[in-house]
Amino acid sequence: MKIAILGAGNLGLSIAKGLIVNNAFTTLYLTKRKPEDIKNYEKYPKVHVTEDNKEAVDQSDILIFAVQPTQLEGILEEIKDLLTEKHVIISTVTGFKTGRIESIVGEEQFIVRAMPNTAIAVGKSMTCLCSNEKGQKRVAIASAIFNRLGTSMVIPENKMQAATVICASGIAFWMRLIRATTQSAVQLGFDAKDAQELSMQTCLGAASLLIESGKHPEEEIDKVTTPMGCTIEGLNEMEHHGLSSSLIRGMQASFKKINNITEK
Ligand SMILES: NC(=O)C1=CN([C@@H]2O[C@H](COP(=O)(O)OP(=O)(O)OC[C@H]3O[C@@H](n4cnc5c(N)ncnc54)[C@H](OP(=O)(O)O)[C@@H]3O)[C@@H](O)[C@H]2O)C=CC1
Ligand SMILES: O=C(O)[C@@H]1CCC=N1
Repeated sequence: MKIAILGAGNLGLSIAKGLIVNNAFTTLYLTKRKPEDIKNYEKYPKVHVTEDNKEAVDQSDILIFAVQPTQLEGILEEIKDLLTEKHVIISTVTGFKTGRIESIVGEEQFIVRAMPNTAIAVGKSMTCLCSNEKGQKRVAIASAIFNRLGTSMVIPENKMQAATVICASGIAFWMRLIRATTQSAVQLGFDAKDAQELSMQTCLGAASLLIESGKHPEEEIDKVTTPMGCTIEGLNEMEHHGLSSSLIRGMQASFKKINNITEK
């Protein structure tokens, strides 16, 4: 696959790292207005770094746009005359609907929206995908790319805002939980490095257990909570202080915010 990432910033470079580690391309173009920032990526075979978006589009089939929302319209205007039947547009841009992209490049283009998270850099992104009508014929290509970089799910476009909160912002929510449990482990006597290792691996184990068993979290919690034991003591104390409620309310606040800052 000939892939271009237009806007190689935080997310774009995370995607690039995932593609490079997986050797998942024939050629990979990375663009930004200040390409000198990322010239070191040219050490990888078949990776080209440039500020020339048109060259990247001309030389590629899959075009992944990872610029800021305010920058997408300009870059689409810049390259739209170069688009042909070979191109698939994949936009990671938050809140920018396929209809709005169509209004710039035309509804005959294959357009997919992808909402990955930064774990894409290590091949563990939960990525939600949706497409315009024409793009339904190419969404399998997008799934194939993002499945090599984690797991993907095709969803209706009207759920993309919710998916952004759950998965893209969600990485930050989980990081904060890891940090909090690490702080607690330090208080319980571990040095910071060991404390983080204990916290991260326990978090990974919990998710892996559910993924592999297909069980509900409460079923696994039941196995850990010895009657009158320390686990239920701690869990109930956390709930008295609003653990579940706090997470649910936080995600609702994020959802409200995303709907205020972007179109629905
Ligand atoms: N960060 C995240 O976890 C997630 C982000 N998103 C979405 O992905 C998009 C990118 O986010 P993020 O990576 O954090 O943003 P960044 O600001 O880090 O990256 C955007 C990049 O685009 C480049 N750029 C801007 N204009 C152009 C242009 N005309 N031509 C080429 N490159 C250009 C900028 O570099 P330069 O200034 O050098 O041009 C910059 O490196 C956003 O729309 C965001 O909503 C989606 C999911 C998760
Ligand atoms: O925080 C934000 O608004 C963006 C959307 C998802 C990740 N970052």
